Amino acid sequence: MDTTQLNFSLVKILGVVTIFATVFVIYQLVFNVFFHPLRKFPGPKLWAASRIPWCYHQYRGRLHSRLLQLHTIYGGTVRVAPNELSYATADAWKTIYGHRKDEMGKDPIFRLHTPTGAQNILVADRETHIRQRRLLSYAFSESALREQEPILQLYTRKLADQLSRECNEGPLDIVAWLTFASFDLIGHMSFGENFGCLDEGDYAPFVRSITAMASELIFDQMWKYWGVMALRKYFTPKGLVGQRIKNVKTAMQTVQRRIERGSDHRDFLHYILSANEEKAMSPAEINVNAFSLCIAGSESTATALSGAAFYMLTHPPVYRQLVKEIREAHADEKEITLASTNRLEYLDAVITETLRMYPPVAVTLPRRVPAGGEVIGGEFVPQGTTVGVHHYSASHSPDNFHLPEAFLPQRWLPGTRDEPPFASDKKACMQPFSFGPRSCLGKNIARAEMRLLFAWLLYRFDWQLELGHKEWRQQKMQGFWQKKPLFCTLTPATR
Ligand code: HEM
Repeated sequence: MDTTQLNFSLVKILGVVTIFATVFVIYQLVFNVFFHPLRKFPGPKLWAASRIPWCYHQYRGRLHSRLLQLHTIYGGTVRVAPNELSYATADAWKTIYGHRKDEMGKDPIFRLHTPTGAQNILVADRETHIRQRRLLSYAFSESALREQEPILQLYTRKLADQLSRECNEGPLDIVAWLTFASFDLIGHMSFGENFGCLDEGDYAPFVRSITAMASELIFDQMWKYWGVMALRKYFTPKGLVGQRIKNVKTAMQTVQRRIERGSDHRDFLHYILSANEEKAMSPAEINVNAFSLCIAGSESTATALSGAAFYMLTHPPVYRQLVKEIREAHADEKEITLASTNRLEYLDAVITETLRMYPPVAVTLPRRVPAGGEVIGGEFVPQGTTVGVHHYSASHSPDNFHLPEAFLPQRWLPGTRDEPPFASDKKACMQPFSFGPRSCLGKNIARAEMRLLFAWLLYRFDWQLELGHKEWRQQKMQGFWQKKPLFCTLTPATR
């Protein structure tokens, strides 16, 4: 065979392969739209045909707003990919995430694998999860929270003292400082060591890498959808690859130091290590769980705090009302405690409305429908389908909330929440801490931390937003919100 014949045969083979591939792709697209078991569900045909539109918006960091648009057009249930249904209703929260005999397991595509192979609470199978959650719940009980107050107070005061020094230098980036405080606090609680952010007034490398890590996971998820994980290293932005593994290793060394050193503080490890032999976690489980507690509790709280600062500063009547409530309730900083801030109804309403407007976990936490299928929202969904409530859409849908884009803390106040126009709000649609047996364990500690921090900072300082920050909320969402700096001027409070 001469070269011309060889080339000709290769072209023929390539041609045939291309034709087969094209026919296969067209078959798949047509099947997905017209013959797939999910064909009856509402949604745009392009999204039903292929996962490309979903991936495109995810890549751009705009999936949250696009899904909200789709829910506004199509209603509480939308088919957002060939095999995925997105929900924005209270009923879906209960059916998908609530207590059930046969748990709707986390979608394996979203499940993270720990470098050591040990399971952490966020990804554990049902049996391991029940055991780990029972053990960890001691660390998150009401009595543990009271015992942890000295650590919460320590970091709150440290932040306030640092800001007292920094505020003389001019406007400061409040997002950065709130992030330093929540990472240092949770680092101390999880590993027995803080990250030194408050002392240095700067992001520690671990902290800086958290948003990069979240993006890495989002990219991994997309590669997994296409079954081409091997390609990830060529396309995932440089700097993201391997960040998570590096962080887990650092965390493991820190946990080891804490265990060897011991501690008088009631941090999370204190409760984990005090479990008796039978219930105890293995050393590998302790390591991966300390890391996941730190991840679960740091960026989420930093985001909620930053959001609350933004909404408070862009809504002067809310700011004035908050300041009034906090300063009238305390005659001195020393009086600010978990118990005293627990009584501040308006502060609590501001925090809840922030979590609605700006949920730190704004994504869908996807689950798989178990064998036999399930009825969700009155419609049968076949087994194997990926389903989930899209947090952002559920909290922003005009079907669920009156004036959903307006920041209105009074929709949560005891005196007004059950009166028109808020009586018709479908409040159960908003679950920023998720719902059911795998919902957030740190919910109470997160809210307590937020109340304490804002009470201290609004008691000690008068706040003013710098010009040009009204657009701060125009952020991308890739796993976490990509927060920009938010500059404001703090001055010692005038009373
Ligand atoms: C405003 C702050 C927070 C928000 C919005 C938040 C939200 C969430 C959400 C949505 C989940 C469910 C994740 C999933 O299903 O994959 C979760 C789980 C979890 N969160 Fe939080 N969280 C916050 C703060 C905290 C804090 C401070 C801690 C304490 C360290 C914490 C510890 C956990 C743990 C341990 C889980 C796993 C629970 C389980 O699987 O049983 N969270 N959180």
